Amino acid sequence: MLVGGRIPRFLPFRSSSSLLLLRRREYCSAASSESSGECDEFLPWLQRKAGSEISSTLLIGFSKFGRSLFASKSIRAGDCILRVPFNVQITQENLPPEIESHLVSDVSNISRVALVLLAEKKLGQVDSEWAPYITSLPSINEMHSTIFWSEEELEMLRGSRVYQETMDKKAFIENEFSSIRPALSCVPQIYGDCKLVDFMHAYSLVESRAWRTSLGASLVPFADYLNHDGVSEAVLLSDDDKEISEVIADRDYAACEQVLIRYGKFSNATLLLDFGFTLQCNIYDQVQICMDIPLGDPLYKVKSELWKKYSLPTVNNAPGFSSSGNFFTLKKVKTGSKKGKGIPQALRALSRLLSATSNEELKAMETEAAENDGRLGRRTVKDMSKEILAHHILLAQLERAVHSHVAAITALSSAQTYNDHSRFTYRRQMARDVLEGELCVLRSACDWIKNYCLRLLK
Ligand SMILES: C[S@@+](CC[C@H](N)C(=O)[O-])C[C@H]1O[C@@H](n2cnc3c(N)ncnc32)[C@H](O)[C@@H]1O
Repeated sequence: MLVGGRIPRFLPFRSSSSLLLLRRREYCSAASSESSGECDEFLPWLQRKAGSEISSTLLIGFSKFGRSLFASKSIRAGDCILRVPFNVQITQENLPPEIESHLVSDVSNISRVALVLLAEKKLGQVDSEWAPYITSLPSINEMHSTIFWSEEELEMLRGSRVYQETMDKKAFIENEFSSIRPALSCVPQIYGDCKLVDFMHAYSLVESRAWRTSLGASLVPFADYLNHDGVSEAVLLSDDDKEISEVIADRDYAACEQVLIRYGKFSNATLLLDFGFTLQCNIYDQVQICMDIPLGDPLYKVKSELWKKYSLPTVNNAPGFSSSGNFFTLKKVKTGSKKGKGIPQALRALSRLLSATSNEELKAMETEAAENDGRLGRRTVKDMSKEILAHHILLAQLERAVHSHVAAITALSSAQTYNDHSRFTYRRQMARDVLEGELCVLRSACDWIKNYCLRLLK
């Protein structure tokens, strides 16, 4: 069995925080008052198409997360709550054959599935065999990934790396569209006048709802109405032998309760960029900081060479994403933790390198690396004052990031709305969630370093 994953950037897979858990009565009213009409038709339609039962315990309704799945009766932990056969999943294999031969080979899997959605959308209600599914998908106005934010809205996130990641992703999608455009123009009968904005919409739909299966990115109708809870243990599983994707309940659910699964262990920055939402308390929050050897350092050249030679790449970039400089990902450091888990060892190593003031020191670091595991600056410096200096350099860098996050959060209150006020307020709250989550991580790292230095002095 393959554990499925959502497709986004860091390959998908959320929280029993108060934000997510509506009280039971709210679920019931949401489920019963709105699960009528189009929603009631959807599951029978999909079951007919699949030729098998998909779920006997879930029904479609609406919650504040949009379309949602609710328990139609009580569910026990370990019950299989849905089973969607591969034959009703949308993958690149559903791409119209007419376009396949015109596509350049390096078009991404997500783009290919986006092209399937665009072709089906163009076929419309009458001719598309997927019409009930396609028409249920959110419109571009209902999507909140930062790739759809205005410049003014994005400005709220300038203090976070998600700002640059948004720019990178927009550039990547634009580039994909440029590669695809010639192929689209060969089959105008299928795609009509498809614009970049249509492609971005389709791309983001796939990215926010497809799962990784052995068939590549797969849209799994019905299962993709499940919303995310970062602490849920339930994920979508795929069984290649039986050719089905299924979800096993990780806990008991009372009738009418919303059923949630975990998309992945995602930070708010990732949730916002790839899915268009955030959590108020996200245990997977992290922050990326950039630390470089200052150009004005008299030992700049030697330090740069040593760093290049003895360090490993610090951040893995997904295809289509680029970064320069040394980026490090920090996670929340537990108060009282001895080892400072959450602060990358490589970041502490770079700080030790930065604290060196002579060629002799650098030579000694290089010898130590060669005599041990080949990595530079991984050990506590024997000279305590040097070890403290190295950590003070790091602390200063983190405190700068703390100050810029505090300033960015303060500025949110005075941020101006230029158009749709409710959408702006929603997005501002999400920007706040990202920045506050990152601030919390940064503060935990600062506290740990201060305590570490105090311990050294004892
Ligand atoms: C796979 S779909 C789930 C079904 C979706 N609610 C719908 O209306 O189609 C993922 C989308 O649901 C929404 N979503 C899922 N979990 C959420 C959560 N915990 N909080 C807010 N929105 C959530 C986001 O819009 C996300 O992009």
